[in-house]
Amino acid sequence: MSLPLSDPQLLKTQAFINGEWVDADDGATFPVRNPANGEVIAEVAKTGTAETARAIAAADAAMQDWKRLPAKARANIMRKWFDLMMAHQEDLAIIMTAEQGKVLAESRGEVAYGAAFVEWFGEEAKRIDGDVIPGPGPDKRIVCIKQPVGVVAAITPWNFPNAMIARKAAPALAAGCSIVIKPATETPLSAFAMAELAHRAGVPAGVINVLAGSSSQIGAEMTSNPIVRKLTFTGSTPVGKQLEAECAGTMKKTSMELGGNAPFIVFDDADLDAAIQGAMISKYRNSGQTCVCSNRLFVQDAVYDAFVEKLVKATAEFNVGDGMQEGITIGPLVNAQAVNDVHQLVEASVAAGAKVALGGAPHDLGECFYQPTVLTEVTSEMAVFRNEIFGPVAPVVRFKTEEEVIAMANDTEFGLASYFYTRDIGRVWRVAEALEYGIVGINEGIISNEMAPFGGIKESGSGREGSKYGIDDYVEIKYMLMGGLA
Ligand SMILES: NC(=O)c1ccc[n+]([C@@H]2O[C@H](COP(=O)([O-])OP(=O)(O)OC[C@H]3O[C@@H](n4cnc5c(N)ncnc54)[C@H](O)[C@@H]3O)[C@@H](O)[C@H]2O)c1
Ligand SMILES: O=C[C@H](O)CS(=O)(=O)O
Repeated sequence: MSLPLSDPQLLKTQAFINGEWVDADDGATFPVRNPANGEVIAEVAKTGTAETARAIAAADAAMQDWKRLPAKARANIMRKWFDLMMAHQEDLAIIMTAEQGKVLAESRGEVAYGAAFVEWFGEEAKRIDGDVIPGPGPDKRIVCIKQPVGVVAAITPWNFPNAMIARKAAPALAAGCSIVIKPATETPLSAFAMAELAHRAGVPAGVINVLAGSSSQIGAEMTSNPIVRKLTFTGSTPVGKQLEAECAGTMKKTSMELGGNAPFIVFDDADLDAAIQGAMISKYRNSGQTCVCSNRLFVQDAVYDAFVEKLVKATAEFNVGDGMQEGITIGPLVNAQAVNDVHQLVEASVAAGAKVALGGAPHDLGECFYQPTVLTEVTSEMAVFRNEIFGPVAPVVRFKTEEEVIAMANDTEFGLASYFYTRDIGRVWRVAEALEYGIVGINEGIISNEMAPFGGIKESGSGREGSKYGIDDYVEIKYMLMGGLA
């Protein structure tokens, strides 16, 4: 399958190690398929342990000069990378839609979102300051400095194949680190294209390395190799727990951006039309395959029927199809297994008493498509309440009081994103402070940007990506105490 790229050189299928595009040592490859039609887009180098070890060694060598570059020099190179990503936004978006399935407009948006982290952290590079602290005696002074943590390993998911990489590589490079990236097997092409543009921007060989293939082999080398000083992971909570445990062997610094189970609460004083607008974007973005998707919609009794009627009407307006085609407003899921997983949750919940107000079954467009679905009369024991759905399914739960809905919203092991709609300022503060989540959207369904500290609590992970706080995960603080100064 050929893609309509203005710059075909952006479609890379080999591993990027030490500034070179290379095949797997044994020549093995794996197919990357378009979820909209099952066509093979490319055969990609299937790398493993040995290639990963070489990439880590190259990153270690390259970091010695990269960290000594003045911050402004690193910032200038990162600015060029940002400029190239935006200049090639359309090609990067086409590659993303082809391998991941999201509609082209969303892919364009993700490229800009990812590039924004490169821009932001290129600027932050120049603001990694230290402290001078009064010494414990007249002849003593203390100075704190921040130094790059070391070689970074990054493992990223398929649902945001550009932005989840930029959200890690940007602060790493800004801090003076080098990085070895393993993108998801389903979506490696976006990562390779980003590496090509970084190379063109002047990022030195070995500073960024990207390889795909055997997740277990690559991951095991990343978590066990002592040269790697930090692992940053975005993906499911079960895999995050495994990687965290593996990193303990060499006490690596870790950042974990994991699963979610976001509540979306509509109080009876809310602007219902605004709440519907927020629900539609926070629920159905990327066909419901985001970690911050509304996973449980809680609606207060007095407005329940009106909200459900509006939600069903808006959901029925989706035009399901190949995200590359004009006019399509929701695409396929990433693969057939994802459709099966979603349908199992729906079937189990209906068997437990949930009502199908719309959809409720796989779509006849193909094995990767699922009907946009609204379930009502959902309760807290049901599968769609307890599990991250990761598909276009909106479970609606009825509630009576503020206390009741806060208890239900917090009744999960996850703590990433949450949302609520009200126009009562007292309730805004009470509910925002009571919700056990890292992120709270108030009268807003889109909460992610490069200026905010994105991250979760509980089993949604640790660390923050973006904002002035985002650099902290990529530096070590050292203090020097000088004596004999009297
Ligand atoms: N918190 C966030 O910012 C965020 C963002 C996106 C996705 N997610 C979460 O990610 C999940 C969906 O993405 P996914 O299906 O790609 O998750 P996943 O955990 O299955 O895979 C994520 C990455 O880990 C790799 N991987 C899997 N097993 C591995 C192993 N044993 N060793 C090394 N690497 C391994 C995969 O190849 C992929 O690159 C959802 O739970 C979603 O909530 C979280
Ligand atoms: O899927 C998780 C992403 O972090 C979602 S967002 O694009 O950052 O909101």
